[in-house]
Amino acid sequence: MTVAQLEAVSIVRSGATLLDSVDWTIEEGQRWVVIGPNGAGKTTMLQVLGAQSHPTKGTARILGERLGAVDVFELRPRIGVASAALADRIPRSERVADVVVSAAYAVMGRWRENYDDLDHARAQELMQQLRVDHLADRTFGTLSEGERKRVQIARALMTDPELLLLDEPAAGLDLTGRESLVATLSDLCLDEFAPTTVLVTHHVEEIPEGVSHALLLKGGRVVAAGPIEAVLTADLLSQTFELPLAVSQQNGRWAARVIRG
Ligand SMILES: Nc1ncnc2c1ncn2[C@@H]1O[C@H](COP(=O)(O)OP(=O)(O)OP(=O)(O)O)[C@@H](O)[C@H]1O
Repeated sequence: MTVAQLEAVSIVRSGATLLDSVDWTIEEGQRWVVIGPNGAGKTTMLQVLGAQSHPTKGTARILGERLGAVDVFELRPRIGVASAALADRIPRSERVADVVVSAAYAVMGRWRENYDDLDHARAQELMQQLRVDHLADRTFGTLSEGERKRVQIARALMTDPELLLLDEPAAGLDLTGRESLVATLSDLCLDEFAPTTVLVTHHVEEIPEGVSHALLLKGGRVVAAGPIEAVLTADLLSQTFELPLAVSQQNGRWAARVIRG
């Protein structure tokens, strides 16, 4: 099944072209990373995939539905999103277990809602998978940045989404936090039952093992898209970041450094 298909998608805001004629097909089970410098349009791209933004031009089909012709309020619950913008909306006083379970009803804050045992069991399972079950009774505001990222991902998975979108999951983490989160994301990417995933990052070092495909974005345009080995080449990455880069891969992890002439 095709999970997302973008055809000649452009997004224009206040006269600025944020995405410029983007073609992209995401098939079920694929794990994509979107890489590009600041301002390349990565977050804008995730907003299209998350049915939060409509193309100004072109067509976007997400989970079989064409944006502009579908009720986005029915489509959005089928998509799990973890991003800094969403994290900002989580009340700091909310219990971690409630942050996760409340996603079952697509609400922020669990007041008014009744949750059944199945939801609580699912939330518990996800907190274990993301290794935050020991924090279940803490409030969100007391967590470290790395712990918050994990809780957000557990929350994003709570509705059993068909598509999981992660916007810079490792941003702001120290080396220990980054490596530990990347290891958890690797487990997720290598799990055949995990949803189709798209992860955005600036850094090739943050790509988890198990990511199968890459899309390079620069100035709103796709530089290259396809199987990761074919796309994360020194030549294409250098073009994307406008730097002479050397790229290496070891044990499923990637690294890039500038070549000094
Ligand atoms: N409403 C808007 N009007 C005009 N320009 C905008 C608007 N929203 C975003 N932009 C610009 O569009 C470009 C793409 O933004 P976007 O946030 O998608 O990039 P990004 O690749 O996610 O960047 P970063 O890595 O810095 O988060 C940026 O140059 C941004 O300033």
